[in-house]
Amino acid sequence: MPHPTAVSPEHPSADVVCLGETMAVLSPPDDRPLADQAALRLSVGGAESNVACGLAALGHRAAWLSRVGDDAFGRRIRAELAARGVEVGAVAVDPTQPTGVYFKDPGPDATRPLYYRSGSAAAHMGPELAGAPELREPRIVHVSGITAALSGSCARLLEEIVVRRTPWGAARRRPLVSFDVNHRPALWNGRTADAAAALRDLARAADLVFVGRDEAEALWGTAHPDDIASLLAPAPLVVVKDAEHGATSYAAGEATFAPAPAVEVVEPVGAGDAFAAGYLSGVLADLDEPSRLRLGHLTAATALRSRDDIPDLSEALALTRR
Ligand SMILES: Nc1ncnc2c1ncn2[C@@H]1O[C@H](COP(=O)(O)OP(=O)(O)OP(=O)(O)O)[C@@H](O)[C@H]1O
Ligand SMILES: O=C(O)C(=O)C[C@H](O)[C@H](O)CO
Repeated sequence: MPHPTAVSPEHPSADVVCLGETMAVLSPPDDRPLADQAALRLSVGGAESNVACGLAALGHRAAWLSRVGDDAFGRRIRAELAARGVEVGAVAVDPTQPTGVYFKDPGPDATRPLYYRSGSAAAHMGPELAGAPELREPRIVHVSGITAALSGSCARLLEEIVVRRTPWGAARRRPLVSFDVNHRPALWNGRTADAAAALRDLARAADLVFVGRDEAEALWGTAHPDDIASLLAPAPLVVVKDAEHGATSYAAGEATFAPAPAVEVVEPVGAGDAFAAGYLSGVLADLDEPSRLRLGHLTAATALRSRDDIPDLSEALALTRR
């Protein structure tokens, strides 16, 4: 498999800008329920910055655009993402609102996070952020449906970027806008019909959509990958992920399927983000569809074997260099 693109020194901007909320994550060190734990591990997680970390680990210039509180969690998040090679210089520090936090609870609820993020610094992002100079030049801007659920102002920000494309005005060179549906029911407070409409409209307006077959079924009652791709037209590139079965991409009317490798899953959180990082790395390197999907599966497998939302992708990187 060819190597990913190298950093281009003459290009002042990151290859990819990922925009969204990142939280402090408190997780039990073993499989016992949260209620039985005496001590928790502190780490960092946010769907879009997980993607940025994956891309940085794969050798790309990735920047994260967001807002954190002026608190210990905000400092930890910026320091950790920077240590992972992500550019964090444009992240705003809000002196009045806290950084969001979430807890993991092992067992049947492992994929249902306990969020403490309502009114967070990131939830106060708004449409004015669409004017950030960092958004103008990258090759890819990556966002997700999580932001649509954080607040009205965050929903308007997504609309400026994905639907109106405000950051680029009449500029000829526009980045590819990548949108991961990332339906998080806990953030929509039972408003599934609102989530279905909002996430469908954003996906239709994006250049590249990542969606899980399970979330498409929950949102739109559509389970077959072909039907999901049709529902999201005119989005020109749609990737439908189907967990252990594989993933199908739809580009210019052509479907490409790549089976997922067998993996012993330790924890599924972050697999979709790692998949997106692998696939986007393939886009930056101009790989063909089967190779993009294979790279996505490889990076997702690394995330599935890790308890952290941000996996160490050095193993996946070593495999691509063979
Ligand atoms: N059991 C599994 N075995 C092998 N690979 C898997 C498994 N589950 C997930 N994957 C990998 O992770 C990718 C993403 O998984 P999934 O289809 O669950 O997407 P998702 O629901 O959007 O993810 P997320 O919940 O992280 O947002 C898959 O395309 C595949 O590469
Ligand atoms: O759930 C969220 O909003 C997060 O961003 C936390 C996790 O890192 C993310 O869901 C993983 O995809």
